[in-house]
Amino acid sequence: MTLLSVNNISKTYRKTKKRAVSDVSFKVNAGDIVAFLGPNGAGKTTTLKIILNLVSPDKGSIFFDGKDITNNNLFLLKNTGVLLEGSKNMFWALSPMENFIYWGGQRGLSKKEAKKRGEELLKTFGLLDKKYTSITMLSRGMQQIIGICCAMIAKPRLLILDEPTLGLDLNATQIMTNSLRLLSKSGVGILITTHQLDFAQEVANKILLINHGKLVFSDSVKDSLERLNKRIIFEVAFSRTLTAKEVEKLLIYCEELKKTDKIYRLSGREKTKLTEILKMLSELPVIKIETVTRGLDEIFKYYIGRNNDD
Ligand SMILES: Nc1ncnc2c1ncn2[C@@H]1O[C@H](COP(=O)(O)OP(=O)(O)OP(=O)(O)O)[C@@H](O)[C@H]1O
Repeated sequence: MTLLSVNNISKTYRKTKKRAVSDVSFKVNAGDIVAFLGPNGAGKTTTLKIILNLVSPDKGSIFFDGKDITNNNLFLLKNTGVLLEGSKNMFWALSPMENFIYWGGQRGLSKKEAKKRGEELLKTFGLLDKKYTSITMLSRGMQQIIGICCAMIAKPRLLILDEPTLGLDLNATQIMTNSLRLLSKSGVGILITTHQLDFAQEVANKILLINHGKLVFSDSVKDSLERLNKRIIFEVAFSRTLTAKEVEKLLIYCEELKKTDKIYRLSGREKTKLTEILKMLSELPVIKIETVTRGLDEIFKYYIGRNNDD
């Protein structure tokens, strides 16, 4: 069931005349975790702001549950949990519990309901002992998690998280991954922007890749990884530089993807059997061989042309 439908949205900021988003369309279904990826300035935040009616699109529409909500943030506020720009959606001098009571109240929860839900969330994230500690006294990662708890307080059907793992250590990121999975299993649709490709690959079932305001890639994570890893890829280290004849032999069975002196990254040619490759390698001075599994970073590099975070 489609929860959120973004239809052909475009936005040019008047001040800078910069086309931030250009004809972007995608859907978030109930239970989806969609990772929205792209380099700095690609148009992710602008897209989220258009969805949340904080910025008006020049063109296009936003549908929630089949209803046009392009100019209706009340409907969205009721059904959506949002965390924009890290952990700034809280009263910092107050404790997590006081924040939950306030933000739950804004979403129609009684004090009792907000406390109960808040406790459940703190337990999930392993932060129950911090329920009465002022937010300012918590670590950056903890503050980030409390921000997400505030966004989740009224059990929203759609959760929009801008960089949810910013400032989180490995353990907190893993807790976040597990919690988002649990939420998606209960039917919540989740849209996340992130620069952390390994987190995206681990948590999401769909990815969207945006560059210069345009959606350049959109697919299920499983299908794209299966396609990427269809052919066997491996890295072989040789004890010496290969002769031209040996390289020629190698390239009968394998395609060269990368080479650094005595190390070759190779992929088996189509229809070549693994046994043929192994036989050929057994006649060469191999000292190390490793299979390579390709991840979302390869898709990112292919479509964006450089690594993220630069
Ligand atoms: N309020 C604004 N006024 C003018 N230009 C803006 C405004 N907000 C964003 N932009 C420009 O629009 C483009 C898209 O920015 P946006 O913040 O949507 O990208 P982003 O993908 O979220 O980037 P980041 O990963 O750095 O957060 C950028 O060129 C940015 O400079």
